[in-house]
Amino acid sequence: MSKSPTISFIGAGNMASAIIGGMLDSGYQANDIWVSAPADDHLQTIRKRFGVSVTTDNRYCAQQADIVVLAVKPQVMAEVCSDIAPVVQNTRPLMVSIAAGLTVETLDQWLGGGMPLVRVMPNTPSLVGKGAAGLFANDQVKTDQKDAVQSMFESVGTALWVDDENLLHGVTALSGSGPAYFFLMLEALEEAATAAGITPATARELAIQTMAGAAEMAGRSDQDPAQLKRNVMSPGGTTEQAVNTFEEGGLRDLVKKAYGAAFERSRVMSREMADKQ
Ligand SMILES: NC(=O)C1=CN([C@@H]2O[C@H](COP(=O)(O)OP(=O)(O)OC[C@H]3O[C@@H](n4cnc5c(N)ncnc54)[C@H](O)[C@@H]3O)[C@@H](O)[C@H]2O)C=CC1
Ligand SMILES: O=C(O)[C@@H]1CCC=N1
Repeated sequence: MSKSPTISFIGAGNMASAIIGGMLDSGYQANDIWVSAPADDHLQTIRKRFGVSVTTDNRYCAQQADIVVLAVKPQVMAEVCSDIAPVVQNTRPLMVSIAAGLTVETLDQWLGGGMPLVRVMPNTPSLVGKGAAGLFANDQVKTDQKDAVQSMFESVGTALWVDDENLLHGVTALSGSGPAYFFLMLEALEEAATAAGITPATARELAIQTMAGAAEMAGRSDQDPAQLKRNVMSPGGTTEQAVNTFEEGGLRDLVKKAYGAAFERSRVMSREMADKQ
């Protein structure tokens, strides 16, 4: 793919918006991007916000593309794929799915077989260029296509390949769902600080800056998170009290349990969807 590829998104929701917003910020051109969805407010919102081309016709959208990104909910994916199958079997773009729990084998069957397919598990911070995505390619994908999809997801954050598709369950439970875990932590910290008399606005600003600062520091430091944590814990001080409270309350087990629940849901979705047709 020497010229900049035309990229069509089928689906105009949270994740498509996050990826498109990040891509445009990093230099992709709006006139290389098409988006389709049913005639609803999502489509018009995305057109006004990003200046991309939109259509309610999935087949027409797919037909424009070198890369088709399937960005609909897993539950409607079978219908969407069988609708665009005759078009993509003819034009043979690279197909990219961002859906949780849908294997390349299932998607390929729905698309009529023999398609080059990349499965990506991205996350919503792509919108601010801080996404984290895991990628897996099937055997039909050529090196230049792999490079094109890697560039696309690197333009919105970190993009790492896995060589076993099953590992994407673990990526989904880590970075796909992960932003929600940290938003939950922000909510809880804000609630606690507000109850202690700090204004909600101040509590939010301090909590967000603390989370962003800790993440940045963990990324740059050669010390591991356990040591960085110890560096904050003065003996006999305040942090020790809080950290001990988290440990005694079983935070680690709870995190394992929550991670496991997301992981298992991804596996169940794969099995259910494989049985669908
Ligand atoms: N939200 C997230 O944090 C993440 C979502 N994903 C995956 O991304 C996919 C999309 O998720 P969201 O953007 O959150 O969902 P969403 O509900 O925000 O967006 C879905 C979009 O699909 C459109 N749509 C519905 N039926 C359609 C059809 N027949 N043809 C074309 N478009 C249709 C809707 O109008 C909407 O614009 C899912 O498969 C999900 O597993 C993956 C990683 C993270
Ligand atoms: O909750 C979900 O199923 C999707 C996949 C990862 C994040 N959101």
